[in-house]
Amino acid sequence: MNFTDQLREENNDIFQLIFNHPFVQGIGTGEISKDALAHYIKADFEYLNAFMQIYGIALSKSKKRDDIAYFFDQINFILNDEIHPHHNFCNHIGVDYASLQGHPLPPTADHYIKHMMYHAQMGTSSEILGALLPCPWTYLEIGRELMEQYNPNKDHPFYDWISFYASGDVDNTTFELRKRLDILAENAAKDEKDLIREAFRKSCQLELKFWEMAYTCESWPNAEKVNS
Ligand SMILES: Cc1ncc(C[n+]2csc(CCO)c2C)c(N)n1
Repeated sequence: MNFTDQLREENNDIFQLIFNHPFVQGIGTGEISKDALAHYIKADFEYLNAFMQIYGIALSKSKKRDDIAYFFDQINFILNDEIHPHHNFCNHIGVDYASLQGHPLPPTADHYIKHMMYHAQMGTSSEILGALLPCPWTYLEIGRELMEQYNPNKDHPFYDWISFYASGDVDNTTFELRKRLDILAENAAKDEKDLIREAFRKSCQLELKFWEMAYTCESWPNAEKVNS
């Protein structure tokens, strides 16, 4: 069994919690509140900005032309393609995409971004990949699970979202990240593998918490809220 297969197996508990989360199931049934969808897009727009910056850090640390091209293509993919699922949510709630951009990050999204930034700045190349991989991998599997469970047709309100993530593009992104991490892991010592394991699991946990953050419209505490 290769290293990323082991990671997937060790984190199956979190993957299952993600598939069963009420926000994710709400995408499948088509019943999810407008507030939760708007909260998700606000946080995810900023999350994707940070994700591109982290790919930029990974690119700057790459020596091989092939790796540079991969990170460059992924930044392009986020800029030009990852907006489609956001448009699907915006159209459904009848809100202009621009009005959901530039908002401060709620605590969980803030934590997730800083977790990835930490590994990008402080860790080895394989640690960065370990922290990034749950992002495409959990979404690819969510897309596939929802396709299988709900078999949506074009009339389903989230048909575009579900088919986007179940698509070959996200499969390819995941496959390429896994391939790179598996190669690096072959020569990694146990201590380094443990750090990758930790970074990967925490990103899976933060993926789960990101759904919960959107579902509960999580926000930072302040005196007004505490006293009300
Ligand atoms: C919280 C959060 N996690 C994952 C994704 C999905 N996603 C983000 S970037 C990317 C491509 C990676 O190269 C994918 C599949 C998301 N939108 N929001």
